[in-house]
Amino acid sequence: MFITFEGIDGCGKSTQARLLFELLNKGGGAVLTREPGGWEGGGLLRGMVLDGGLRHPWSELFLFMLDRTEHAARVIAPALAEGRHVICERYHDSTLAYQVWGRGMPFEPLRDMAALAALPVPDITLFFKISPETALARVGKRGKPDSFEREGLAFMRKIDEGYGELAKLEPRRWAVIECGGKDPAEVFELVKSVLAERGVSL
Ligand SMILES: Nc1ncnc2c1ncn2[C@@H]1O[C@H](COP(=O)(O)OP(=O)(O)OP(=O)(O)O)[C@@H](O)[C@H]1O
Ligand SMILES: Cc1cn([C@H]2C[C@H](O)[C@@H](COP(=O)(O)O)O2)c(=O)[nH]c1=O
Repeated sequence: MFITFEGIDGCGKSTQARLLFELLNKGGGAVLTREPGGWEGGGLLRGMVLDGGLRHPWSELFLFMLDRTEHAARVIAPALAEGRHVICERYHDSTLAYQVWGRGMPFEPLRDMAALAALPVPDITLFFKISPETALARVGKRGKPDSFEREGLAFMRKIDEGYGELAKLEPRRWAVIECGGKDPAEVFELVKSVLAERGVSL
């Protein structure tokens, strides 16, 4: 299964992805990866985009698409071909939430890029929903914020709205995980319940 984890900065995706990986990787049956940067050479792209050095929204988009096509070719597709689960923190839906709702770029062309590039399609997308206020408070407790985290609350509210709309467009693929007021273990119980309902043997 190709399972993607989505949500605003600080929603808890990485925490949950690590828990699921530990559960599914018995016998090496899973791969844990992320975007941007989840492939050899991807670290350079990650640094470029998160340092805030790009000046044009299309530059940012092309960088994320370059990262994704290489990540898909080198990591995602081979793992799926071997019959392994792929757990991926952020994927094409992050481009739609952040570059469309966040940056105001056009939805249809950016949506269609995934099919044009013949990117693997996720089987399940988990949206970790939490208030932007709570998420940014968590981000604030960590180190230096990246260029997106520095955009602030109004930007994150737009991203959150975008995820909500994306989830409505494809309810069979998406599952909204309500994280408010729950500790990581409680959120993970929701994750396991959703995956079991969708036929993932845990
Ligand atoms: N359910 C939770 N309750 C309270 N704190 C949490 C919870 N889940 C994660 N955290 C904490 O919130 C912070 C962000 O968590 P995490 O890195 O998993 O989020 P993320 O969505 O991957 O963030 P980013 O997109 O910025 O990488 C971390 O300090 C983590 O320990
Ligand atoms: C894949 C992808 C990511 N982004 C943004 C979203 C986040 O703010 C950063 C990645 O940071 P994280 O700590 O790894 O979550 O990049 C984006 O704008 N578009 C994308 O396609």
